Amino acid sequence: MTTPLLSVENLQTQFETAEGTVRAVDGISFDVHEGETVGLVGESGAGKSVAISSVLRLVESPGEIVGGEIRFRGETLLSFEEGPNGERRQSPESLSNKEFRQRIRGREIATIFQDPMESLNPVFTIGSQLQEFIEINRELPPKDARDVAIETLREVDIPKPEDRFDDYPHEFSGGMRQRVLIAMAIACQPSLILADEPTTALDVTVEGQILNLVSDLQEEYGTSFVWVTHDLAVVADICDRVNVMYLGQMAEQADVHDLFDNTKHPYTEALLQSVPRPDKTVESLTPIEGVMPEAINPPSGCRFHPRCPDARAVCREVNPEPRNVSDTDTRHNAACVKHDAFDVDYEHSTPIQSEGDEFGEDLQVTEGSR
Ligand SMILES: Nc1ncnc2c1ncn2[C@@H]1O[C@H](COP(=O)(O)OP(=O)(O)OP(=O)(O)O)[C@@H](O)[C@H]1O
Ligand code: NI
Repeated sequence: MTTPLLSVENLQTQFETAEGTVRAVDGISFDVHEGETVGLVGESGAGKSVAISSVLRLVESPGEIVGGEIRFRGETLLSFEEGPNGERRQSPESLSNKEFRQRIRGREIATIFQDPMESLNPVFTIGSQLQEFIEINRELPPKDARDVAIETLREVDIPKPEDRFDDYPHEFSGGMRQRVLIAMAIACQPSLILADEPTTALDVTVEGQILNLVSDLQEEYGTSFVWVTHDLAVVADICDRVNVMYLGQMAEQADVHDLFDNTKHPYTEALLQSVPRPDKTVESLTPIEGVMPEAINPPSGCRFHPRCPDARAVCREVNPEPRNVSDTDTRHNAACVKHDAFDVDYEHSTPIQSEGDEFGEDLQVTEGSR
């Protein structure tokens, strides 16, 4: 196996709030290989954006990365060690924020956010913003940066880029603005682009065009992507591999086909049942029962157990790490103790009623052992 382009191990990012500590990302691991598009999916609040911001070192106070390791092409970007008083602190191999900004962010690892109006400054023209970004990150003189900017706008299919160069963001449609952000992301020919729901706000047709554009660019440059979305149709369309997050942790990680056709985690199953698929009528869609609990006070054991149709007593006790549960050569990780890879005697554990069951909360505790 070749060294992954990006490797994230046991990443932990938390927010100290008045109500307590929010463990938004609570020990997730994932890899991205060269040329791959990796999906990061899960319901709102799962920790997808915090995970992306952590890799980019854009987590803002009161948020803080408190543990884990991030490597890029084998180089340690961030890791932790134990200090003299047993405290956890950043290890000396970690890149300083300054180095990270100068060498990695924008150049090697770029990003596309959901809302172009937040990423683009309304008082400057599209062209001047792109040009400035290129001047700074590629250290080009203004004239050359301008040429590259126009070329890049052409590459993301902005018609007549020389003419549109002097337009302001409000003169562009939502789809066009998103193309500008993509132009900014690819302007330094990064090897990895982290995209946080970049097409969610767009209508379906425009979204389709943007996804096609991204596939074309990927073919041309071999860029790797991490694509954050809660839309499984988009995942099916563009991802090679998928990571499913639930309440700050990884539930399932698999090749896109295995994830859809050989689902191993009840949460993923529930996600798949709750979205329209061509082979299902709308009537047969089942929403996921229960609300996602707060990251501030997650359920004991497996975090999904209160909503899980397969939950048994043991699921209240054990919070499983994802393990390989594949029946083929291809790795397929699931964090669910119903699989044999977990030796916790799930078989003999008493089923518990999930919130979604017919009689709801009244009958929730049905353990036979009492
Ligand atoms: N600045 C903050 N202060 C406190 N908690 C935060 C902060 N930012 C995020 N969180 C919490 O971290 C958790 C993960 O949030 P995150 O935005 O990563 O979710 P997400 O999976 O990206 O959801 P969405 O699909 O809605 O974008 C949530 O519980 C959220 O409330
Ligand atoms: Ni998000």
